[in-house]
Amino acid sequence: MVAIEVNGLTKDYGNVRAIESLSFAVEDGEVFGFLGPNGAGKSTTIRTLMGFQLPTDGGATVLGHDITDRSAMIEAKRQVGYIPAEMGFDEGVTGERFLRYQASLKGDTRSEELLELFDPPMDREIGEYSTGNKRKLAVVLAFMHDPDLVIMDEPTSGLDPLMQERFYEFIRDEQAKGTTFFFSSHILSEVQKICDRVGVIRNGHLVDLEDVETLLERGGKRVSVHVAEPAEPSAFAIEGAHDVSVTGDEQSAQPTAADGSGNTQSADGGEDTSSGRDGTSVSFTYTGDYNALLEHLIGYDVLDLDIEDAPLEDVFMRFYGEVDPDREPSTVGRQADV
Ligand SMILES: Nc1ncnc2c1ncn2[C@@H]1O[C@H](COP(=O)(O)OP(=O)(O)OP(=O)(O)O)[C@@H](O)[C@H]1O
Repeated sequence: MVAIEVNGLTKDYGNVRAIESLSFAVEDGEVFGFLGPNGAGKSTTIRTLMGFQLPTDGGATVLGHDITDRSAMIEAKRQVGYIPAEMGFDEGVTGERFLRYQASLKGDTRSEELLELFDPPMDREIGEYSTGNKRKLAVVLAFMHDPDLVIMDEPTSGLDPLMQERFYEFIRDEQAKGTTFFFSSHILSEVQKICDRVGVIRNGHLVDLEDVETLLERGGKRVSVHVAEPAEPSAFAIEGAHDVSVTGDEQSAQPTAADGSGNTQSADGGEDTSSGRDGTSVSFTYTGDYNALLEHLIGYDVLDLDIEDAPLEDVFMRFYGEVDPDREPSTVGRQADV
């Protein structure tokens, strides 16, 4: 079954088109990250999906309920948890009182367990809460009725790193029990950690939609190599190498072997290759053929070599950083071989 189905969803604010012709589906049981820079249209999409505002064109269903149908959405929300970007609490009441009020509206089957895990200061007035504590309370409120689907708008903003990790772990546990997640973020590391699939939105258009693993595979490897010889970036302009950068003493041609053997460093990848010794450090992102890379390196006296997955940040910047904002999303999707 499909948890969320979005069909040509478009929303204008006056003459500002915030989102245009969005179409995608969130499958039952998956964690779907909705990624994009500031102003891309993430919150607009989420608010429209929650039924807080009507679409200008197109439509969507949430757990099979039409988002433009008020009574259907009231029904849907019994099974939906929601964490908004801006937490509009009644600041004059205590967390405890607010939670009881929410419980009377939508039920409460697990707040005790959630309070133990996230621990917002329930006996204090919400007006005195820090941003992080408001976020913790919002998490408790979103999950207290044990929803099937949780929609979240940048849920970890304001949480400290420890609490963020706890939240990620909690999401993984909830997913294992069958809960579906749709959430917006511009924190790529969190998307990498917890999402099965991502949709990327730019200037109101969906520019990519795929699983995180594929995105990372397409991103290639980050290669850092320290060679004894001087080298210019052009020497590493091989097919599949991107963003080549070179640092170090480009005049030096000799390795600094203590025993004169030339074998000063093992190629274990554990050393800092960027400075403080002779030779040249070259780093680049590589999406080409591995054999071609190894053949190229044979031409050098390699002192150190480190190859790891390119972080999602690099992938994101390389695939989307240079995209023309006015370009049609479908064109970008084809180019990216989706
Ligand atoms: N209530 C509104 N009235 C007019 N324009 C709006 C309104 N809400 C959003 N916009 C505009 O719609 C576009 C999309 O905004 P939206 O808040 O959906 O982006 P976002 O991706 O959530 O951004 P952020 O990451 O900064 O929260 C922006 O150009 C924004 O200025």
